[in-house]
Formats: sequence, C-alpha cells, structure tokens
Amino acid sequence: MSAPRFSLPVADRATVRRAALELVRTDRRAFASALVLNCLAAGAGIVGPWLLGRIVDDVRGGTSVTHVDRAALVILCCAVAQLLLLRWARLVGHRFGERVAARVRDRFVDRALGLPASVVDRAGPGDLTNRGTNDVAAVASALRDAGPDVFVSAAQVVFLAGAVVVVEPVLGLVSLCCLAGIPVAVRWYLRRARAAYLAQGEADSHLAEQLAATASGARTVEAFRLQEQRIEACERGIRHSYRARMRTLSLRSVLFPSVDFSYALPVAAVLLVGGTLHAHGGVSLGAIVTCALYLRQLSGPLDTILFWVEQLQSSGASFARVEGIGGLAGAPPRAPACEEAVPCGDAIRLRSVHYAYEGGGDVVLGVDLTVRAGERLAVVGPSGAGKTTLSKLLAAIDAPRTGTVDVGGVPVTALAPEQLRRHIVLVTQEHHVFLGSVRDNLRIAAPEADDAQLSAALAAVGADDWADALPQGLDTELGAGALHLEGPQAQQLALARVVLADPHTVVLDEATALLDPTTARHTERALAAVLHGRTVIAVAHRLHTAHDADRVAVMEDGRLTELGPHAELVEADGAYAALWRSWHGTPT
Ligand SMILES: Nc1ncnc2c1ncn2[C@@H]1O[C@H](COP(=O)(O)OP(=O)(O)OP(=O)(O)O)[C@@H](O)[C@H]1O
Repeated sequence: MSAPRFSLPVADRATVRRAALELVRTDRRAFASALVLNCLAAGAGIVGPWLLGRIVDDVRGGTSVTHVDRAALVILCCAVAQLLLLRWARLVGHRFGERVAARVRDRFVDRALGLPASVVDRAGPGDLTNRGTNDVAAVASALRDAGPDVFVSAAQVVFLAGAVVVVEPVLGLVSLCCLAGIPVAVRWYLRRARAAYLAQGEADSHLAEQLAATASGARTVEAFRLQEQRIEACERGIRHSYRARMRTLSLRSVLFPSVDFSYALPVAAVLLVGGTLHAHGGVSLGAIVTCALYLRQLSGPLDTILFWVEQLQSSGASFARVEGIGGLAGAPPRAPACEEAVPCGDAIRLRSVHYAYEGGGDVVLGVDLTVRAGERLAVVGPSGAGKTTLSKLLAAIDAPRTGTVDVGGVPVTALAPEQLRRHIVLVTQEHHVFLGSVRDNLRIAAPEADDAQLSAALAAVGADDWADALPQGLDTELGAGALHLEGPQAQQLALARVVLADPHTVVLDEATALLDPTTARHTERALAAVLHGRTVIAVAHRLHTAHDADRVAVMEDGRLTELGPHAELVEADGAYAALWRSWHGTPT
C-alpha cells in the first residue's frame, strides 16, 4: 500500500527571522565589533572625496602647493586607514559567519538525527540530504559572506548619501529622488522571490530524490530493464527544476537592469542640476565634484547590497527549509529520557497502544499485550495489519500516540540509547555497514568492548572464517571505496552487534524473509546463536516460525485479535487457523 506523497515542512518567515536573530544574539560581541569597524571604515572613506572637492575650490581660490600637498597626504592616510579597517572588519565578520554557520550545521545534524523514523521513511532520503548539504551550505555561505559584505556596503551607502546631503542639500535632494526607483524595484522583486526560490528548492529536492532512488536501486533497474522509465523520471525532474530556475532567473533579469539604471541616474542629475546652479553661481564647482564622486562611489556598495538581497532570497528559502525540520524534531510524544529509570525485570508490556503515522489515521489500535521474559512470541497477520509498526514501537524507534510500551515498568522511549540497547534490539533485513573499520562497526553496539570480545561476537554468528581472513583484521576499513561486504557477511556483522549489545529481548522483523534459501539457512544458524536465552518477538512471514513459538499474536487491521499457543489457535478455528491452513495448502 503506498502512502500519500509527503514533504518535510518549511519554516515560515517569522520562525526564520527568530532563528536568524537568535544566531546573531549568540555571538553578539563579534557582530557588534564588525558593525563598529565597518562604520569607522565607511567614515574614513568619505573624507577623500570631501577633501578633493575642497582642493578644487581652494585651487580655484589660489591656494598654495603646500596646502594641496597636505590635503593629498590626509587623503592618502584616510585611504590606508579605510583599507586596514575594512580588512579587520572583514576578518571579524568572517569569523562570526563561520561560527554561526557551524552552529547551523550542528543544529541541523542534531535535529535530523532526532527526527522520528517514520517521518524520515516517508520523506525519503533526497529531501533531507538536499537540506543537509545544499541548503545548509547556502545558509552558511550567506551568514559567512552576506553579513560582512552587507555591513560594509550599508555603512558606506548611509555615509555617502548623508555626505551628499551635507555637502550640498539641493544636490542631495535631487540624488535621493533619483535613487527612489531602487526600493520600488526591490519591493517588486521581494514579493515574488520567496515563493519562486521555495519552488526551486522543492524541485531540486525532488530531482535529488529521483537520482538517489535510481542510484540505490541500480540493480533492480538493471534486472527489470527499467532504464527508460528511470531516465524519463529523472528527465521530468530536470525539466521541473529547469522551469523553477528559469522563473527565478526571470525575476533577477528584471531587478538588476532596473536597479543599474536607478543608480546611474543620480550622477547624471547632479551634473545637470549642479551645472545649471553653478552657472547661476548657486553651487561651487568643488561641491559638484564632491557630490558626483560620492554618488559614483555609491554604485559599488549598492551593487553589493542588491546582490545580497537577491542571494538572501535563495538562502532565506534554504534557511526556511533547514529550520523546517525543527518543527518536527521529537514530534512523537516520547516520554522524557530518565537516567534514573531502571527497568525492574525483563517483561514487556503494551497497554492500550495506539499509533498513527504523520497525517494519517491509527494503524495500531488499542493493543494490550504482555511478553514474559524468555518467551518466544510470533506476530502474524495479513500485509498492512500493523506488524512492522508494532515492532518499531517495541524497539522504541517510534513512540505510541497514546498508551505505553514498558520494559520492566519503564516506558521504552524513556530509556537512554545505551540503556535501551541492553534491553531491546530490533533486527531487520536492513544491515547497514558504516564507513569505518570492522572494529568501529562493531563498537557501535558496545563502545567499551575489547578486541577479544569483538572477535568472540563475530565467532558466535559464524563470521570468524571471513573475519579472520581480513587483510588488516579488525582494522580493515569497510564501506564505499574500501572493502565491500556481501549481503550475508553484512548480516553477520549486524548480528554480531546484537551479540555485543546483549539485550534480553530481540525483536525480529523480516530478518530472513526475503533471502534465498542458502543465505537464509546461513542467517538462521547465526540467528539461533544470537537468540539463545533471550526473549524473542518475531514478525513471522513463514508460519513455521509461528508453529515453533510459545505463543502467537494475530494482528488484523491494527488490532490484536488472537493470542495463544499455535495448537490452541488452530483448535479455535479463527483467523490464525485460516492463515495456517492457507499456508499449508489445506482446503478450508
Ligand atoms: N512510513 C509510513 N508512513 C505512513 N503509513 C505507513 C508507513 N509505514 C506503514 N504505513 C501504513 O501502516 C499500516 C501498517 O503497516 P505495517 O508495515 O506496520 O504492516 P505490516 O503488517 O508489517 O505489513 P507487511 O507484512 O506488508 O510488512 C499500513 O496501512 C501501511 O500502509
């Protein structure tokens, strides 16, 4: 059954603004220093043109060469001071940006790791990967570069515009009127940009999803000759992403030319109006030169600000996507982790457990069940009955919507990870090999284990033959670009982790369901060693597992409908008896 398409949420403007302010607040001293240094640099920058205007007027008034030389020396000193202050401001700004970017990355990783497994399942890896790489990088680069650049430029614009007004108020007024076109163009752009950039981000994520699905399912694609369909799906994604990018490009192609025109205009207006006023003796030539020079200087910082206004739309959309997962982290009602909570006994008890996936109705309804220590319980039922969901609730991968899943009287979701894995471990078909050595892969389950314990765990699951033959023993690197473990070896590694974790209860979900008979036999032998002496709750796809279990739990439409030993349930002639007969091929 396929669940409806689900996307990770996007934070609204207010949340993004709050998050950005909080980031600035955490490093406010660096932020304030960068601001002050930039203002000083901008102050030093306006002295030059002002002195140049004075020189023009003084020369016209017949001043001495020494006076001009002295003024030129001051201009030089101011230029050097501006250069040094700018460099210093940039250094402080970049350091601030890097620290803030690191915080954004850390927070994203924490939140992504804290996401409920069901949400990650439904969202797929593409969206999360895109947010964790492209979006975080865009936010980080904006925080690192935009802050310093915008500080410098904004300070320069304020000082330069102010200086024009102070030098010659009439010319200042004329230039401010000419500059008014810029806010109009920017407003027009901002109204449309956020939606366009969010659409672009979503299109990119969708494309990443398609590419990831094609790459990870390469063998299936090959086996079923699905190349054409996959190429078509990826091309659709590329076309969608292209259209979204063209939309943002068209917005930029209106913004930049109109703004370019708007800041060429004041210089022309000042020269025109200033020239006319000068002809009538209203304004000195020096004032016109000074104002024109200030206005020419405006184009640089204004360009930078507009570049960042544009960039901040795309990185703002990225920030909204990065912050979006904040609303989800820890979303299921998990019990608060409690370090002192020590389970008293190994019995597992489910009381009135209800569970629903994000945005859907209950798929587990009012399940009550007690599993005794050392018991072997098989969970059976038709596809979609809720067996896998129940196994995830037992292993605290998801938390019930209402009701409780306890081990020894303590909710499983209240146990710290290291405590939980000493009690309950879920074993599925998915046997991930992490990048790192064999030792790293095993110590995930028992960080304190020494080499002898690691080797003993490998031997317990029958992995000692290939493990002993590894070129660097436990130091052998595994994963992409290093040694590749075949399926059964990866399974053994995963089972050796269970041996090391040494939980009293193992929940098995499809651990051997889809394996070929030889591999399944291999795994079952290893499993037998792992399960010896533990409580076992097995989602049983082959009913012989149910036959051999102490009790069988039958799930139908999310409810626990039958519970008892195999023989009793067959005798009762209910749902289980029907399943058993159909599995055996006995006519009903
Ligand atoms: N990640 C998910 N998001 C939304 N709905 C889900 C998700 N996983 C399962 N479901 C739905 O929950 C219900 C129970 O599914 P579950 O996988 O627990 O059943 P199951 O008995 O294990 O089935 P099967 O034997 O086919 O694995 C189904 O209706 C399924 O569509």
